[in-house]
Amino acid sequence: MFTLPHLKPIKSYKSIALLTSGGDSPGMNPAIRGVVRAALNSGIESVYGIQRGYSGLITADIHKLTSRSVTNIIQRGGTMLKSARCLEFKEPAIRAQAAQILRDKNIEALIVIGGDGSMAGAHLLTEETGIPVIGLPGTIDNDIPGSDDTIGFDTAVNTALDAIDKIRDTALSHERLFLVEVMGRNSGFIATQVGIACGAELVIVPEYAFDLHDLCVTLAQQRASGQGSSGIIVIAEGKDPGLTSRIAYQLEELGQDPKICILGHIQRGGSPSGHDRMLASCLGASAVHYLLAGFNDILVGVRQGTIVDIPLRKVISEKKILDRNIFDITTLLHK
Ligand SMILES: Nc1ncnc2c1ncn2[C@@H]1O[C@H](COP(=O)(O)OP(=O)(O)OP(=O)(O)O)[C@@H](O)[C@H]1O
Ligand SMILES: O=P(O)(O)OC[C@H]1O[C@](O)(CO)[C@@H](O)[C@@H]1O
Ligand SMILES: [Mg+2]
Repeated sequence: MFTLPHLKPIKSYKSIALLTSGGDSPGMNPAIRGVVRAALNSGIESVYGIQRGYSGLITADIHKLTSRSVTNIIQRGGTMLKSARCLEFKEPAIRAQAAQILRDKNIEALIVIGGDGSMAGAHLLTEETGIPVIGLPGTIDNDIPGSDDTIGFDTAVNTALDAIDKIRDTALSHERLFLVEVMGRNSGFIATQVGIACGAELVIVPEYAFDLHDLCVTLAQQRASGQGSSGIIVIAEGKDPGLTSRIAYQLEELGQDPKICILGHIQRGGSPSGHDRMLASCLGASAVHYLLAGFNDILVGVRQGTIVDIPLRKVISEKKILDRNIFDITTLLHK
């Protein structure tokens, strides 16, 4: 359960829009539902859905949503508004064009549901054009500074765990070592949580450096001495697309026969967990409450169970730290 702030409405908006941007995440749909229903039930006359993130904004692919439009989506993965990575939005002239499209349609404010990159776009849009913007953390990566949690993280972790529990069965039967790659190009939150929760022998994340050769020698020695009949190594994909294959290759050189399993986009799909539906619904409704309370240029996130506002400038200028003590639990518990 979350604690919601008491916010006094001091502003009135006739018309707002929302979009989902970056990698989709399970829970974006309940967040859309939360925003649309909270807005329409709080006196905002019109809510528009923008298709395909910032791509649909700059091509004016914008359609009115009603309370009925968001019926029966709370349990669905993906995003009914579709999502995209729109590189043109990094250009100030394109953002100015986007703002003009919103003004032409009398849309007075924008709610952006997405990851850290999407928040950078949202911040620049409001800073440069004055269009009020509220951000919601919608990413499986859980890498938004200032927010303990993001919409989709819990579901993605559980999806990976479901897969790894199955891999563990066959790993045990055949006394094999598996290298399981999970998502997280820049951050190891998924890998760390999944690694701890599946009882992984080792977790590799972009935040903490390791020596590839030493690591493989230790693993091979452990297995040669009979320690661990099966093994699960959880690896965050990181920036280097070949990392998992390189670890496998080194292990093969040392006489091991590791199997690779890349979970990939499976982690982005599926029905949102109860936790993510609750988080998304509360954040969606709260985004509207913050807007009506006169806030702008903020991300509405969650800290220690309380819904909070974080300036977008802070969100985009900091990096969320993966706590070393939590990461070290992975090695502490596997023996
Ligand atoms: N610096 C920036 N300036 C303007 N717009 C940006 C910037 N960075 C990202 N965006 C916009 O946000 C979109 C999504 O960003 P990005 O691809 O980083 O994903 P994200 O929102 O971080 O989500 P995830 O990491 O979960 O996939 C980009 O395609 C672009 O449209
Ligand atoms: O294949 P895509 O859509 O670029 O997504 C990959 C990236 O998106 C994320 O899954 C987050 O949505 C990252 O972990 C990953 O690096
Ligand atoms: Mg991101």
